Amino acid sequence: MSLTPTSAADRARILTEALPYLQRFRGKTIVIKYGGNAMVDDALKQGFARDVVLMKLVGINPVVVHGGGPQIGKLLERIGKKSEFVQGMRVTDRETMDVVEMVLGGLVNKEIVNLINRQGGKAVGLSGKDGGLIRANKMMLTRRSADEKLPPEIVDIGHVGEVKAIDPQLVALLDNAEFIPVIAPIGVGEDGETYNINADVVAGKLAITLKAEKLILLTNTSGVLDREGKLLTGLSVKQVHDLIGDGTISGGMLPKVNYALDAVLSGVRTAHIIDGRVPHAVLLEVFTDEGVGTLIRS
Ligand SMILES: Nc1ncnc2c1ncn2[C@@H]1O[C@H](COP(=O)(O)OP(=O)(O)O)[C@@H](O)[C@H]1O
Ligand SMILES: CC(=O)N[C@@H](CCC(=O)OP(=O)(O)O)C(=O)O
Repeated sequence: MSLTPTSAADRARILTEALPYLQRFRGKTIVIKYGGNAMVDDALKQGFARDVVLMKLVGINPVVVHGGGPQIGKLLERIGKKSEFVQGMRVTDRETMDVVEMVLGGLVNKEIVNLINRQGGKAVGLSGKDGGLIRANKMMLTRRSADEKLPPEIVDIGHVGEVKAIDPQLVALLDNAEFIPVIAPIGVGEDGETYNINADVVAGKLAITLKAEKLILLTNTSGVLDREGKLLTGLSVKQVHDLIGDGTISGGMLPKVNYALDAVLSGVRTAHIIDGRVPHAVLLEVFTDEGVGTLIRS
């Protein structure tokens, strides 16, 4: 294919636009959370895998944390179980926990590993159980009672964990040996109990532990939207609190925003909630001047 003079110039401009980003991010860690809702079609998935491989080749350390909520929901439906969420967290009984571990640690994890490897990368799939990577505690949620005078209710959502500690050793070992870690959000408790952890929580905590430069959360909206459905391109700490307080941010967006905020308040330079339905969204976010999605900074 021959290039017209303009398109050649455009391409050259786009390639050189990447230079400052290549210089800035070389040797740095970028944690990318690949949400189940962003894994929609084969072309998009291949594009995502290509972006990750490219990052690694230019000297960045991408660490992938994946979700798989819709995929878990489908399998649960097949065995006649309904999915139930409280504040964006799946209510997880024993049987659901088995399905979650099978889908996240097995099917979804290996699919992403395979996708990256087919693009020429060297991905290694891990769950939080491998190498003692993610230690978890049982998560308890609080819910405001209908009667304002009563104290908040404590809600037990079963085998759902919060991150107690992350041991970065294994991830560091893989990074240094040119491998790309692909992590399923499963944790292990002190008693050896398995915990289902929201992938946004794991991505946020991992970004803090690895002292990542950036946390990127890929989802199925163009970013955080206001009440009118308009994209909010940048959010401060106060704006986040206001939007949660007035109910503009709800459901699955709650853990994303909360843990993105936690990350930037704990040393991660920037967190981005971006649209995984846009081809090569990660590449555009990392290597171009074009702002995509919502930027959260401290
Ligand atoms: N203010 C908001 N802006 C954008 N999305 C929101 C907002 N509040 C709630 N959401 C919901 O959060 C969803 C994203 O979370 P989730 O479904 O858990 O995605 P993922 O699988 O990528 O983690 C959106 O599809 C949308 O339905
Ligand atoms: C506790 C909890 O909610 N765990 C999630 C884990 C998967 C996940 O986070 O997937 P997405 O990123 O695709 O939503 C779940 O069971 O759905």
